[in-house]
Amino acid sequence: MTTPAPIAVALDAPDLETAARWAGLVTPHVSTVKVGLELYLRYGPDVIASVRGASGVQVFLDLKLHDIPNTVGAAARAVARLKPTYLTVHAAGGPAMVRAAVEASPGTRIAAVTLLTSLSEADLREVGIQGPPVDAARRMAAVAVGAGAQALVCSPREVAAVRAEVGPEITLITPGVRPAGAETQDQARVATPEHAVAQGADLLVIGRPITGAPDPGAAAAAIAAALRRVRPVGTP
Ligand SMILES: O=c1ccn([C@@H]2O[C@H](COP(=O)(O)O)[C@@H](O)[C@H]2O)c(=O)[nH]1
Repeated sequence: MTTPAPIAVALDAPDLETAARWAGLVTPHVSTVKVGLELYLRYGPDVIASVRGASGVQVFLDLKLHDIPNTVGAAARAVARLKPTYLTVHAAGGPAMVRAAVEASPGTRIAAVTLLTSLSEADLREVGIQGPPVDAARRMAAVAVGAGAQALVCSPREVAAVRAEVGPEITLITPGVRPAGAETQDQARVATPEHAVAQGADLLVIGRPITGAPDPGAAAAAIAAALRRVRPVGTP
């Protein structure tokens, strides 16, 4: 039995049965499953127990909270009883908002999303974020960590720079991961799983390349094996 790989499989499924089936297939190979807006808004808190099952897999609740501090703090308190390992907020909500989430979630690591991986440099310019995405990602990271965030979500292309900004104690989580040759779909700032780990990512979020495969369990196992070749289990 090998140690589960540092992968959070995004269970972006249209129904609970599919999500629970995917979770069952991938949990022998990965450390974490991720519940996002699609499942949570359709099924509510019960979805967490359904995907957690009896396996003890970590659950990452990706709600990307973004509102005034009072509202985000209350929302974070409302889901604290579900005991997710991670809960996401948008760093762009500012330091008081991130701090409100942290203070409301003693048993959960607040992960601040720096810049969505679906945004290209041109998209970012259009919404007023000038310059290379890595500069904005570093700024967002510094603000969120200064406000108490224990984890950050960033592109694998920016993970080394974000690490240099925030140091070794912060968990860096990278969506926008695509095996070599896979379609990027709606992701823009992407890299391979091997690149993400080599650049210092602690946890890779991977959805469709696994859940869209004919055998999600085998797809997860193959990516996990590729990661072990880059960073054998137990190495820092
Ligand atoms: O910047 C971000 C933040 C979160 N996500 C989420 O990760 C998964 C990625 O799924 P794929 O199928 O591997 O594209 C998805 O649930 C997003 O909501 C992100 O992609 N980028």
